[in-house]
Amino acid sequence: MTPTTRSRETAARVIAKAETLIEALPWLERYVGSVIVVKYGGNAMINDGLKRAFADDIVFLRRCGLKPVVVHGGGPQISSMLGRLGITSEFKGGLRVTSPEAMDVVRMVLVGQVGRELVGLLNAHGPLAVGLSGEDAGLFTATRRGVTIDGEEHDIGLVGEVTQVRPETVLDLIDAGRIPVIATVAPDEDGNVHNVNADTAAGALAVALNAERLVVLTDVEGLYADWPASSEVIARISSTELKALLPSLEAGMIPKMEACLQAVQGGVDRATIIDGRVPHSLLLEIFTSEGLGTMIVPDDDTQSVERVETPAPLVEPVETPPAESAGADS
Ligand SMILES: Nc1ncnc2c1ncn2[C@@H]1O[C@H](COP(=O)(O)OP(=O)(O)O)[C@@H](O)[C@H]1O
Ligand SMILES: CC(=O)N[C@@H](CCC(=O)OP(=O)(O)O)C(=O)O
Repeated sequence: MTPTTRSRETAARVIAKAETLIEALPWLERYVGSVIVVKYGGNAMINDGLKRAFADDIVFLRRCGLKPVVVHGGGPQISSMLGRLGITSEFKGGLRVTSPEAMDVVRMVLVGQVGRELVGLLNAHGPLAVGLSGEDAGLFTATRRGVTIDGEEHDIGLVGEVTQVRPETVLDLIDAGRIPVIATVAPDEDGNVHNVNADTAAGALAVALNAERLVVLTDVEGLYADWPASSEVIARISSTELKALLPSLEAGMIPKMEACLQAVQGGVDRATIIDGRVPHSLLLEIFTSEGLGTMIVPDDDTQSVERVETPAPLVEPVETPPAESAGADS
């Protein structure tokens, strides 16, 4: 057998990885055993590589002893299927106007297509993920809602808000070591199935599960201070500051921010919007000190991010090898 060699540069690169790994320690200690609700928006499901990276991150969290719960969207996928069927999509206040005909498509795409695909990607790692919808074991009860635009109330069809959560099934799955993957269609009290925005459902579920974190993956870097004029991202905002900002928000950001507000006001420590187009953005958000995106914190936030200290560097910087020996190391 021919011996293989390793250059000092290669060794230095490998050793530097220890810094990244050890940076995760305080976060692991903080979140081990915690429920983390992760909302995966349809706009962030851009390609197979990104979807696989998302599934890897979720399994990584689970294998580290955290308890991730996935709530998925699928807005673009629903619009695409509606288009193929010749049904036009209309949104009001960031919510899809949902006719009974469109509702069948919403249910089919969310439960039968997007949910199934995510379950499959997660289960490539082992028998971990179980898909369910708001209809299963009474998980969500919805109440029909409209939207108010410029002071005027609009009917948007079979669209619901979550008015009751029965989290027992999700908790059972978590206790069994599984990863629940939830599609957000939900019956009202009479059993009529409604279309619930996935952000709205994720916020309600995070509160009901007493989750530590709500993390929302979307297709922008975070909440832009002055969208669409500028791409300056708000890094951190309190619930009162966000409340004041809500009337100025547009499109899909409205239900997203309402959900984050609901979560934080309902006892979730922090809600974060992150860029799902960045591979492994979820891992960066949970396990590193810097974080990306926009973090919504309670007004009386006492858990400053900075409070969790990164341990001292594990390794001393490696000296640059003398030129003549570079590449000849073994
Ligand atoms: N202030 C804002 N900051 C960032 N994005 C905004 C803002 N206001 C509206 N948006 C829009 O909200 C979209 C995200 O919501 P949405 O399309 O529903 O995504 P998802 O499928 O991830 O739920 C962004 O792509 C952007 O077009
Ligand atoms: C009422 C309402 O708007 N429901 C959404 C449900 C899917 C969703 O929320 O998907 P994203 O997270 O990808 O936007 C819809 O029909 O598009």
